[in-house]
Amino acid sequence: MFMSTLIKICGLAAPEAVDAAMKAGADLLGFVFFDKSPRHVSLEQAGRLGARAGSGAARVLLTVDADDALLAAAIAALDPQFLQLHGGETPERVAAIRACFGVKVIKAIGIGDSADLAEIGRYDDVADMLLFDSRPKAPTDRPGGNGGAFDWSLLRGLKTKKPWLLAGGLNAGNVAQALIETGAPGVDVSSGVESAPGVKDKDKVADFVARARAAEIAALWEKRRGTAAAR
Ligand SMILES: O=C(O)c1ccccc1NCC(=O)[C@H](O)[C@H](O)COP(=O)(O)O
Repeated sequence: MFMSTLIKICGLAAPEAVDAAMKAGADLLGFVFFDKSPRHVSLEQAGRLGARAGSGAARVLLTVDADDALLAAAIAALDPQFLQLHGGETPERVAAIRACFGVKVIKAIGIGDSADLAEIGRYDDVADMLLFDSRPKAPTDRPGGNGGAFDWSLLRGLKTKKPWLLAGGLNAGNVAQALIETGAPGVDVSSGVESAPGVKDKDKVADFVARARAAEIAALWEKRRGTAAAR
């Protein structure tokens, strides 16, 4: 069966950005609730932007090691379909958040080298979806949205129980290759569709989604060829 690639545009912080992502046909809209990010939205903004998105795409609330009070306030403001946990949340914390708030969880896992792949097994049973992002090379107070890619070949042959999104340094110029190389079920982008940190560019958003959609067929074809060659 042909499954369409999930496309998430993250870090939407203005009405025009939401409109651009919706118009382009994104499946998931990411709103960052983390005050060290240039894409941070206030509770009030989150409510307004979420309402603007309507029901055509799923709202994703991104937080980093947020406590329950912060999560409760942000969930009440945005009413998200997914929570994206982008910090050092343990598998136990992920399970507790899921149970407490009744919202599906996407757990971000930083990938820098093959040792990081061990993290995947720790979260595969407790999260609803996984997201593989570049692990920052040096300590930073911003664990994502940094615009750098990791070595996609690390994901070759990856088997997970849950769907996953490829993130980190994607843009319209490399998303097709990324999909073909990794066979990712979905992609996530932020910096690569911006004109400045936190400012989405509607043409880049449209181009990214169009190229990702066009690559779906090519990725499917590559997969079929690989399967046929292995027979
Ligand atoms: O976007 C941020 O500023 C951010 C801050 C803290 C944690 C995560 C953050 N973004 C995470 C995302 O979902 C990004 O889309 C993902 O990391 C890819 O980002 P990019 O490499 O800029 O496309």
